[in-house]
Amino acid sequence: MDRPFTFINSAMSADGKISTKERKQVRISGDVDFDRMDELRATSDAIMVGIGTVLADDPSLTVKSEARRAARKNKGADENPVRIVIDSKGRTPLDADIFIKGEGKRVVAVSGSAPADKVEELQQKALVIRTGDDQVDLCALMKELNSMGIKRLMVEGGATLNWAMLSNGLVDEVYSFVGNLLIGGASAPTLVDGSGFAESDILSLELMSMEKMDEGVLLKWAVINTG
Ligand SMILES: NC(=O)c1ccc[n+]([C@@H]2O[C@H](COP(=O)([O-])OP(=O)(O)OC[C@H]3O[C@@H](n4cnc5c(N)ncnc54)[C@H](O)[C@@H]3O)[C@@H](O)[C@H]2O)c1
Ligand SMILES: Nc1nc(=O)c(N)c(NC[C@H](O)[C@H](O)[C@H](O)COP(=O)(O)O)[nH]1
Repeated sequence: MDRPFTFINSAMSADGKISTKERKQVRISGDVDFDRMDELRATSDAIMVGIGTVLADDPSLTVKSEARRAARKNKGADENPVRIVIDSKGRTPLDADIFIKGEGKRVVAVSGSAPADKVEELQQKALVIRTGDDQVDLCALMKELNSMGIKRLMVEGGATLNWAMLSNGLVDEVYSFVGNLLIGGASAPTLVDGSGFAESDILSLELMSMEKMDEGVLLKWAVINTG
């Protein structure tokens, strides 16, 4: 396989929403699930999010546990995994938390449609990888990440990036915490948005495990027939 082993980790409401219709973040996970997510971050080579998530949530994507950061350091790695933003048009704010908080490498993946002056500014903060004309070419990007030594990649959403990764056959497993709340709203982001699969292309999953966690349930799925 010339791409990293890749999993999506997400938290959704009982009706499948990952935030409100205003794209406002909701606390879906309990403490146990957040700690599990931290462990996943600490054991990944890189974490990837879409620009929509950066603009909506301004996440830092750092490992929160000091002990886990120290364990990474002991193994000769940076305290935090490589933080990657999928940002076709180079819209990542230069003061985003992803740049300000925590040590470690950052990658901003842009396309040919990103303005040259913004790309230059982003290059002061991150390694900028350019693929695709109008949108990031995720398949080409994954090959490049693999050749950089990224073998285990965590995708933390949002809805559009999840769709783009899944529909390009780039995801091996999906971990979904289902919380005890209903968010509603036809336009609220779900675990997988985008344009949706044609009936003949719908992805099949194999249930790997289910576990009661906090006030919800953690479902782990393997994606069948990834590329
Ligand atoms: N509950 C959770 O686990 C969780 C996790 C992450 C985000 N979220 C929520 O998700 C929402 C953001 O999701 P979203 O769908 O708006 O944005 P997103 O984070 O999925 O980013 C999507 C953007 O990525 C860009 N992009 C670049 N190249 C692309 C490509 N090849 N294919 C597709 N997109 C490409 C596009 O500009 C697109 O608009 C926020 O409300 C956030 O709070 C929830
Ligand atoms: N696992 C999870 N459970 C939730 O209940 C929730 N709202 C998110 N939302 C994901 C979102 O992208 C967050 O913004 C980052 O998880 C924040 O990451 P930081 O703390 O800034 O490192 N994720």
